[in-house]
Amino acid sequence: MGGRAGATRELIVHRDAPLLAQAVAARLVTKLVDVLAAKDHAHLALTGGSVGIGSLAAVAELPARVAVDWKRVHLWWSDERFLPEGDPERNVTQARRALLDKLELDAAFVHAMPASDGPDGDDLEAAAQRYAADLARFAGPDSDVPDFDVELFGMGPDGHVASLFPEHPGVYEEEPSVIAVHNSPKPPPNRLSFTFRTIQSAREVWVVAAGGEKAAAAHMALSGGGRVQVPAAGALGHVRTLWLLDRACAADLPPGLNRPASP
Ligand SMILES: O=C1O[C@H](COP(=O)(O)O)[C@@H](O)[C@H](O)[C@H]1O
Repeated sequence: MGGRAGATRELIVHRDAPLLAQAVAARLVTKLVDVLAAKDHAHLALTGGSVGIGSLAAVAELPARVAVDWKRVHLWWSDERFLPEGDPERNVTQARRALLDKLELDAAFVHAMPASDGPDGDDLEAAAQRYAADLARFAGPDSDVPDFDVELFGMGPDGHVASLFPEHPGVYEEEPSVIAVHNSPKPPPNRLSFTFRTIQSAREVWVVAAGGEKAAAAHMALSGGGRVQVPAAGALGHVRTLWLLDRACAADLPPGLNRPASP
């Protein structure tokens, strides 16, 4: 499968959404064990959405999760719904309930995106700059963002990833690492999001999606669609890009791309 220079796009298809979430969870735990065996800290960017949160819930059920030294994992979010702290629609709230509250984490390494009642109030631009500054504090050499080991992305039926929506202004942003998203086509209207530049800085990008309503977007993204029309096409890691789908989401893909992995 094609990708930008240095990246390959691999596809693995699981039977259904619950099995997909379990497979993503197992893969994530193994990846973090490997990363932490090689260096002091891991940087992981989480996503919201059905499979994203479902995968975190599956990690919580996985006995092998205790093999990860979670205190050495930096958790970031690739997008957030700009709502008050604790709002059930916030990606971080859902992540806490699904998994984070059950882990021994270093609170200083849990980098939630600002809330609308946070230090910048409802100033979305200031919140984006605040998060960009937090990313920069942990940046790798020659970068303004951490050296992400993995960034996870759900995908919407319209092909959006993070809060980058088709033809929406965010897909044209290159300079900042994080942007304020106004008038999001999907509620809530105010959001924060990584830009493509920050997405593509990751070593590994994993796109996780399930359901027949996303089959057309998966087909477009994996068959040469452009990232302006189908932002998931721009979800590329510089070492590896992995698409983890269920059968319904992979239903429209050309047979050559489709590699079933689950019985
Ligand atoms: O709003 C969002 O949607 C996407 C996809 O969500 P899904 O429920 O269709 O899987 C998600 O990845 C993103 O983080 C979230 O803010």
